[in-house]
Amino acid sequence: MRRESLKKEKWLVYAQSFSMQGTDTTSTALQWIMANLVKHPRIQEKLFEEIQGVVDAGQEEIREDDLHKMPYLKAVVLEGLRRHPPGHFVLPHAVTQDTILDGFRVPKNGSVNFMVAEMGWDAKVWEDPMMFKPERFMNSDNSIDVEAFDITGSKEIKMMPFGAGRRICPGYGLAMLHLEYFLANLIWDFKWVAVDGDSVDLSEKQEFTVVMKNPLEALVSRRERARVG
Ligand code: HEM
Repeated sequence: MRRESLKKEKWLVYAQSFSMQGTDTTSTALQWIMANLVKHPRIQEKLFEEIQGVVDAGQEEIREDDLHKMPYLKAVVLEGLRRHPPGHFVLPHAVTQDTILDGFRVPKNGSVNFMVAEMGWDAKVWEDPMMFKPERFMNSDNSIDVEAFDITGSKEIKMMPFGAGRRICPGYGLAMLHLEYFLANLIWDFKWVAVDGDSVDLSEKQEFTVVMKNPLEALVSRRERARVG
């Protein structure tokens, strides 16, 4: 690989690109997931019980090491990304030569994009696609179903919230870690309840990412856990 030193301007572009692509997308994904956990208290409790089974009651913070022992946590994050991908398209790509794609001719340099959200909502691929069901990513023995969550799309593409192939989001590992970490800690410390019965509105609005049209409102109370010491 050819090494070249990066000029200040290039570093700035990279830094800006990473912070823009990284913060909005992750916080949007987290808000959608929390909205679904408020809407579905049973799923929130199941996640809390999983965390309870892994860490001591007195432990203040869920740490990175703990996350690997929580398959349901990962399933909740994946279901959030399938049902509410922050970007409904990837960045524009282009073909380098005249190409036939599914019977359509795309001329050289023609722009190509992918309907990320529609893929995750395809009823031919996903059962009850509009329902929030983290269990779809789990095996009956409570492990994560590796076939269902090939998030990089290296074997087959059933959903691609981070894109796929050479231009896949370079931050996807960090994003998954952040989402699992924040989600686990938010549920471990607090109980989240809908303000008005079960009326969480999942309408969408297109901004830089696809956000909640009516941002989540919830009653948040500290969980009563037996504290050690
Ligand atoms: C839930 C969180 C995230 C989602 C859903 C997401 C999704 C995506 C998608 C769909 C693309 C376009 C891929 C393509 O065009 O094929 C992308 C590109 C990118 N993402 Fe992310 N991303 C997330 C978090 C992050 C984070 C945390 C970082 C950095 C720390 C990051 C940095 C980038 C960069 C720099 C690109 C442009 C890559 C290129 O031009 O080839 N993203 N992301």
